[in-house]
Amino acid sequence: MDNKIKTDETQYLNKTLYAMEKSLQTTKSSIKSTNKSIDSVARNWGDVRLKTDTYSGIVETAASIRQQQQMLSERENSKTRAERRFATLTKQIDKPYFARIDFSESTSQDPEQETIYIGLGSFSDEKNHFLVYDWRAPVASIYYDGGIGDVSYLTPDGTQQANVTLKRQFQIEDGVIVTLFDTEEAIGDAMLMNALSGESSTKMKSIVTTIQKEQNKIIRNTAADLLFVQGAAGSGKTAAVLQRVAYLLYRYRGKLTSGQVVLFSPNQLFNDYIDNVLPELGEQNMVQMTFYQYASRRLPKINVETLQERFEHDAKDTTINLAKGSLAMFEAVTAYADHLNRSDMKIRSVMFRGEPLISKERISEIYYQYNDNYKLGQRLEATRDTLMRILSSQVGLEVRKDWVELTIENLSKQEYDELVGAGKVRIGDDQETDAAAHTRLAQLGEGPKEREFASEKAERQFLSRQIVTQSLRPLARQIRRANFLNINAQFIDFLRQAHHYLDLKSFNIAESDWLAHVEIVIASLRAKQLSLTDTTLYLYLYDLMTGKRGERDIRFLFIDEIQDYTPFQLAFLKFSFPRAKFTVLGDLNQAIFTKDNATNLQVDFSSLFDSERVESVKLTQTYRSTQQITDFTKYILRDGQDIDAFNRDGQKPVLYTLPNESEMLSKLRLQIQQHALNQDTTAIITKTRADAQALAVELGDKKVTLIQSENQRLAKGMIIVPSYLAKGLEFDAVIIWHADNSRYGFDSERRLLYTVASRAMHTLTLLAENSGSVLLDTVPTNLYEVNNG
Ligand SMILES: Nc1ncnc2c1ncn2[C@@H]1O[C@H](COP(=O)(O)OP(=O)(O)OP(=O)(O)O)[C@@H](O)[C@H]1O
Repeated sequence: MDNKIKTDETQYLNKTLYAMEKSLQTTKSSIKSTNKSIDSVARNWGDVRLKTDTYSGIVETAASIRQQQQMLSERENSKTRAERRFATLTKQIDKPYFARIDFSESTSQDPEQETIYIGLGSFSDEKNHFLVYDWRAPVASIYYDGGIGDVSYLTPDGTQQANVTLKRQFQIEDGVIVTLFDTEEAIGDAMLMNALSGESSTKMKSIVTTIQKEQNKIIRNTAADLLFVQGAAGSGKTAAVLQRVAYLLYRYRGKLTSGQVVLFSPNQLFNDYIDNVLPELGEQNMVQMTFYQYASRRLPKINVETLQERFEHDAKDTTINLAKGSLAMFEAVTAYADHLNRSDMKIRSVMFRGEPLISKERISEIYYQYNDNYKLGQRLEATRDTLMRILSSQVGLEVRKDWVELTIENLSKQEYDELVGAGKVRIGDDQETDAAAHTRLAQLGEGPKEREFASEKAERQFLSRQIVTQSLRPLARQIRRANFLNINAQFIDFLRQAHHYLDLKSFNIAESDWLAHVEIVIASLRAKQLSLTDTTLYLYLYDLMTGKRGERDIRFLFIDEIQDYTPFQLAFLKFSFPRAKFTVLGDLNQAIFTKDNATNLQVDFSSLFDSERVESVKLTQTYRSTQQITDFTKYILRDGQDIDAFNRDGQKPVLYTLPNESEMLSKLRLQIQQHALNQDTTAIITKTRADAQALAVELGDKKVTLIQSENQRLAKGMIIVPSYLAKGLEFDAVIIWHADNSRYGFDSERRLLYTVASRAMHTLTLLAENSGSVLLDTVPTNLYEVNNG
């Protein structure tokens, strides 16, 4: 590189660093001074005089307390802002930027050359000159999108043209330029190679400096209501989508918070794995959960099928599962719920002291007294109101009953005190209620207060009303929560009626088989167990019955590993987040739960959106694995031809065929030693949890962590993990345990084997008993080594 260029760039860097350092100092002192003024406001609390003798005194006291509170919260806010700025600047100052582009806006007559530097966040000096632009600024798109020459980029005002004359990339470490080079491509291969040959860790990293053109499309798309990202294993779907979250938070800053963005991830381990990316980009994490968590937290009394159960048991009843997970079933539930507007809503009596206080017949009458225009939600609302009125009118009737008299006779002193409201003024840590409490305290003084009654009759009247109101309170809560709707009975009724709403024949299911299956589901519901498929159906029916309108505050919803969802689940999510734009990522080749049924998913899900607002991006280039590993894994698939390996060199995968498990174990030990020497993160992937547990015992190596539940943390170093928990993760080295017919012997396990093998970045080893899996027959033999000793 030309010395002059290096000198000029060093100068620019130093100028930027100087300005940043200055700004850092200013921010530091502004944090200090806000801290001081917060202290002084806090001290002034002591000067607030409590004037409580007169009404105007109380008002004055309250006003002055409020003023103090306001001052305090303003200062706290500016302190938080300054602290955030300080944190960002501290991070920026190590690597202020990673790229530069020179361009002109080619439409103008006499184009003026502009130079911008691109970094993790923008930075401007005291005169408001931008020394660094945020990578998410519209103009920065040029850097990711094309090479030298004419390019266009999207701004909020429309498409803008530009002519790029220079693209320069930097590697800056601790404020010094380590390398810099000019490139004509979108992102130079050298930089990408550098990023990819690094070692994996238990945390995913951001790809901000090397985002590829196709990924940039995903990141900056704001038009689509449904953005479909289909891509091979390791093609950077997850990486791109996390950048997209950061982009959206920037693009809609002030209007969108991270709490309005939800990511559905395949399992909890994965949440742990991607946890650092957004904070690394200077943003807060979005809400992350698994579908299991989303569904099961709504049904605390039911054991919803776990990931492991789903993986290991769901294979049975596949035709029935297919029907239950279909869009046709979603529509069947919708139609069934609609008919509840006219009849058949299952209702329970509101019970009081073991007797129906409001009978189910009476509630049903109320429920269906409203005219046909009422929807289920409105019907419920109106019924609730009427029931609440009935409940309050019940107080007058109940007070005269014997049980009330008896309760009064048996009241202890403490119960009596509680009923008449004697007690102390309580001061907690809520400033606003405390202010009121202080005022009360000044008026009442400390200590318990006895309530005076004019007569014994008045006392009895008071007590009996209190007792009745208190006893009816749980009923009011039940009514508010719509407990009088019998969801379990309704769910069972739906299952028994489903064949009237769904064409079972189109799924090749005989009515008798369906009804037999329904009885199994009912028995398991009684035992408080539900599969994830049934849980979703149950929740959807419940939401329709209660007129739930979904979480309207959520604006962006991301679903990773969409191939493991049923169309029903996706439709349910669409229903549950009606105002969200969806970005869904998937690789049909990694459908390990839904298998062949995943194939129609894209069509099914798209049908729920306006077709004009559905976009799809396909990523075929893979980044995770070496060329040798990608070439090997893609042939495990029947149609993996259009997966392009990134040209990164490594060893061919090795298949060890060994005569028995004890030989396999010895080989495994050797492999472990080797990877430990290289300090590789290594996963020994078994098919099932039972295999993982057994292997951990046989191996008896304390340095190898057994991951058997998604709630564990991802351990550093070496792990044993069952296949379904390794989804979405990556490791320097992967060892597949029992890569033979005993575990991967059927065509239906092809995708599973592909998913597992594609977790490897640098080294892939397969250990097989006797001979390798029949599924490897599709892989050309020159793509891997076979070793039998
Ligand atoms: N543009 C890029 N620059 C640098 N690294 C990248 C880029 N895109 C992807 N990667 C890296 O490639 C690896 C695979 O990416 P990622 O996990 O996002 O793929 P994926 O498509 O979600 O894979 P899978 O479907 O197997 O879970 C990660 O280590 C990621 O950091």
